[in-house]
Amino acid sequence: MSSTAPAVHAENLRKRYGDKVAVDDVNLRVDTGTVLGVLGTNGAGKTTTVEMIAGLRTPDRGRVSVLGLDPRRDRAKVRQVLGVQLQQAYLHHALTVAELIALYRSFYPAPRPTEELLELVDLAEQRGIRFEKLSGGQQQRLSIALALAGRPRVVILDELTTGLDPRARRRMWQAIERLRDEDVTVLLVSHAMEEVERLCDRVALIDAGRVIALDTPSGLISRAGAEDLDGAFVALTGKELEDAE
Ligand SMILES: Nc1ncnc2c1ncn2[C@@H]1O[C@H](COP(=O)(O)OP(=O)(O)OP(=O)(O)O)[C@@H](O)[C@H]1O
Repeated sequence: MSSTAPAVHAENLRKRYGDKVAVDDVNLRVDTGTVLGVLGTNGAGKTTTVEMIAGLRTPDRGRVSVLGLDPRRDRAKVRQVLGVQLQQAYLHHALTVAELIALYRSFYPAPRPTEELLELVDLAEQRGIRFEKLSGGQQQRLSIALALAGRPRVVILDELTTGLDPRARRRMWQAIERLRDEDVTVLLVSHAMEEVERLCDRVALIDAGRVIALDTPSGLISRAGAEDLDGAFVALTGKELEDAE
């Protein structure tokens, strides 16, 4: 891969569920080390898009490359460089936090140390607790730790902080800032404007299955003639983000 190749490249992605076109010709180019926010109302096609990028869903049309690899054809290689935290985690409910972390670490040649993972998501005190006994927020934080276990170069996080309390949310933001310092490329699906404005270098606005704008947060704000990202979102999509939640 040349140094100018994007970390993630999605070209002309399309996905239909029955009659419903969920993703309609999405193009995304994400450079290495970029934290990209993927913003859109409920049902805009964000999850379907990132699932196709992760190789978890087959596009009807189009191509995806992650660090020059095809997520479906080169599945084993992509697993070594891509970390994915999706909205629903399917984890072994009877295993403890420490056991799940040990399991995930065993998949990788040079995993992040257990203590670092526990500290990153503030779960050190819960290490002996079974997954099924964790609160929803703790389960979510664990799924983020597991996504980071293999020191991925590209990370996909879908609804990173939805449902987390303010302390846990700040903790997750610090974790993302740390990934950025390590030059990790992050795709962050979010509804939280404050989060996107604070963390993201660039933002893809997705509406009705299409990328309608891709720019820096300040670029979007000035393009829309708005005062903040919230205002830019409304001006560019004609929709209120809160309306959809
Ligand atoms: N498995 C599925 N079968 C049928 N329709 C689906 C399926 N998954 C998603 N859809 C539909 O496709 C569209 C896009 O869904 P998607 O989950 O990608 O949107 P989203 O932007 O991630 O929404 P949210 O913010 O609610 O997570 C929606 O209209 C949704 O109802």
